[in-house]
Amino acid sequence: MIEITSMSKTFNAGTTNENKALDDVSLTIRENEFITVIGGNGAGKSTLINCISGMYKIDTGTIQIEKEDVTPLPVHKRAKYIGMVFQDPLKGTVPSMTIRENLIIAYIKNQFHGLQLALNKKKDDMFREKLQLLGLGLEDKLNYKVGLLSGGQRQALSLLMSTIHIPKLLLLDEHTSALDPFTSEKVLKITNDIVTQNRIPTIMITHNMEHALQYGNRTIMMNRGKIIMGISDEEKKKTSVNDLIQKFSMQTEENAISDRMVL
Ligand SMILES: Nc1ncnc2c1ncn2[C@@H]1O[C@H](COP(=O)(O)OP(=O)(O)OP(=O)(O)O)[C@@H](O)[C@H]1O
Repeated sequence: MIEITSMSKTFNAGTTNENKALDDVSLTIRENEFITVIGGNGAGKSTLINCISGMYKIDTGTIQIEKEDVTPLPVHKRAKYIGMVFQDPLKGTVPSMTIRENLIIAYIKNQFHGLQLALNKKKDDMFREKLQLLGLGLEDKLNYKVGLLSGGQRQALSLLMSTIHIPKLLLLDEHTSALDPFTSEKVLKITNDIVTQNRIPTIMITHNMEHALQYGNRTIMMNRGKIIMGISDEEKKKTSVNDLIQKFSMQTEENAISDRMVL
């Protein structure tokens, strides 16, 4: 279980550009929970996952992963527990290296035995087996330079690399938004298979309301650095995209009214 308690993050504190991007956010992610996150531009979605991953240092609050307080750990130490796939297909892989070399880097991450030990036939078989599950024909291309792959293939590979050792938490920041609709669907389906088969607690940010409802077993909505609404698995099944847009408009309007009252 992952427990986030009262997490806040302000950018440019004490300056005229001060911006409270996360405002006292608490969130529990249970084993097997796949949470989709929606919200308008600047709502704080990426800041939420960047704070969880350790990319941004938080001002207040705690992050516990299976009862271990990881709040003081820097990003590279948290990487032992957390897998992450970014929006940009160029970010998660090394283009000048082959698929095999990229997978080896992911495989030896946080492990003491080095490259030598990782380079053997058994590993190749394991890599091929995992690549085959993606259904993209990459299992025959271990020697291909990753820079030659399409955006969708690279995102699928990033996903595989992030989950080659099952992480305690997987963070997906709009990881299909740079892909064409067909490829995006394909990568989402692969994501769903990997996440559900391995029961990986997951947070996925998306701007696509249909995907937010279709995937995962809980949806949360963010606005102005706060989680303003949660939709359970049961509710998701009964909610349409139009319902979701309506709920979002109502909630953001309520927030705007209460902000005006405070002012
Ligand atoms: N590194 C940063 N430095 C300063 N301000 C930042 C930084 N990162 C984010 N912000 C600000 O924090 C707020 C929340 O940004 P964030 O990227 O988390 O929103 P988001 O919900 O992911 O938006 P989008 O859907 O547009 O990606 C925004 O006002 C943004 O300008």
